[in-house]
Amino acid sequence: MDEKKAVIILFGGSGDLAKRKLYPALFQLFNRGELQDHFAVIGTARRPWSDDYYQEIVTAAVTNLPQATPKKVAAFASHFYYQSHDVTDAEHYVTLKTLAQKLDDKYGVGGNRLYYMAMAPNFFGTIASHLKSEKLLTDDGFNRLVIEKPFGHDYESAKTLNDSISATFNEDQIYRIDHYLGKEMIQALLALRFGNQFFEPVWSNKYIDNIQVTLAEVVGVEERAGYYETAGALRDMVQNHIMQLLAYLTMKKPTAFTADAVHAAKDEVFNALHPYTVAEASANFIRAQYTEATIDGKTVPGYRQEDGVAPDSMTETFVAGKLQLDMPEWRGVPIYVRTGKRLTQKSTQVTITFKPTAPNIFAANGENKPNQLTIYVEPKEGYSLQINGKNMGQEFELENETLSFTHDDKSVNKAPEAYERLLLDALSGNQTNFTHWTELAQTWQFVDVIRKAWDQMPNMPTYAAGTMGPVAAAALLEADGHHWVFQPTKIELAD
Ligand SMILES: NC(=O)C1=CN([C@@H]2O[C@H](COP(=O)(O)OP(=O)(O)OC[C@H]3O[C@@H](n4cnc5c(N)ncnc54)[C@H](OP(=O)(O)O)[C@@H]3O)[C@@H](O)[C@H]2O)C=CC1
Ligand SMILES: O=C1O[C@H](COP(=O)(O)O)[C@@H](O)[C@H](O)[C@H]1O
Repeated sequence: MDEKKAVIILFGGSGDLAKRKLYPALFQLFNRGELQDHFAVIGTARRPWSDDYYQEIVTAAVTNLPQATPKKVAAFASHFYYQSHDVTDAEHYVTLKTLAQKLDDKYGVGGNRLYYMAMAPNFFGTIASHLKSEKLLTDDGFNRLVIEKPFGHDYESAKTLNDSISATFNEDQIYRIDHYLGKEMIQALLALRFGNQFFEPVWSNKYIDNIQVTLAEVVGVEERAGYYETAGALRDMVQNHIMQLLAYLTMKKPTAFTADAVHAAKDEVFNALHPYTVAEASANFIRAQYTEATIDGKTVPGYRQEDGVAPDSMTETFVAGKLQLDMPEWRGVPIYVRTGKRLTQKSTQVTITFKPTAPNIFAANGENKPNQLTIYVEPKEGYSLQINGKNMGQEFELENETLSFTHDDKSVNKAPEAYERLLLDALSGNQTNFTHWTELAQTWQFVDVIRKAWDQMPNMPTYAAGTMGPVAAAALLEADGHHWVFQPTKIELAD
């Protein structure tokens, strides 16, 4: 295995994302030998930490991982250095540049730099411009920028941000994170769709009746009200994760399994997103906010009662909507999506409902149900396919049967976590699982119209915590003669 060589400069080294996701992901890469001797991480933030203290923070973040022996953790943590740094202060970049060069020499990384922006997005542009003005980019080796979400707040702000980072980095140096693209079962969609003779030919409006995507969460806003109040479910989950999932579900087979070809196939989908007028957006997208509920004797606060949330907040915690694609292959197939916090169960899943076989001469007795393929992304990871079989017995009666496959816990635990996969991709120069500007431009423009429609509505509909959203979410499908296939009843409680 070729070990990856780089000085990784992490802006936001003391932050929540770094501790919960990035240090564990880097440790797994170290454990797998993807990172060995030729790497160093410079964590930056304003607080005045020492290297020793920073290494303690990193150690604490990885020490409970299954493969973490004290020896391995100590070897890993020894590659971490801390630089107190205010991203708005140009002089601090001079110190940072000197440290990066020193570590480059010490670890022999050949000029490779990975700049990871794990900070509030309002700083992304400032950091990129200082990296240029203070000449941190190296002449030898690669210079790659990994940028966290949210990428903008709407199309205009996303464009401004993109213009500012593009003044320093070319598109082929920019790695915009959408962690859903790093998930195993999202990757598996490509294998399923394009690796099976019996799915590829039926994957269009000729055979598919409707598509449903659910990204349901049990947790509430947690400690992120400051961010969430400015975002809401539409910007937090639909513009990015749901749109990326939609592209993988509907894009044509890429001409090759390369970043360029996959992005071209995705672009075609986003270009075909049927644009809504404001009035159409109000009819096709609904929002709501969770209210207090008592579940198993435990009272769950409503969104407006959460810490950091305005008592009259108009931020939606639930979205359901219908999308359509203006592509010959998908015309007439509604794509229903929904996502929300404090729903009944944590589950990310997709159901493809096929058109029923008609007429079915064998269905005189029993119901001729449509075939349904469900892809379970999380927490269960697998597939199920509903088929019509024959009931056992003398009579000829149709029976709905399920073919199913679930990855076992051992395989799931062994698989790389999303950030682990994406960090390795960025270190390897593989942009396939990152988003391109063109995709973001299209998806923001689509979402902005929905936002505009909602901003004109004075009322915020509600749903009780622990349910699957407001009645209007069901009504959206009922109007088309459909219903949500995934209707969990057993309520999970967040910790
Ligand atoms: N946390 C999560 O689960 C997720 C986060 N993200 C994204 O990741 C990014 C980071 O989020 P998160 O880790 O939660 O944020 P935090 O608020 O936990 O961390 C922010 C970091 O920025 C540093 N910082 C703030 N101001 C400055 C400054 N002027 N100069 C230098 N450093 C500064 C802080 O340290 P100090 O105060 O010492 O300067 C801290 O290290 C955001 O874009 C977020 O949207 C995305 C998905 C999930
Ligand atoms: O990006 C985000 O995703 C998480 C949900 O991610 P998952 O991997 O747990 O499905 C969501 O909680 C968060 O609000 C959002 O910013």
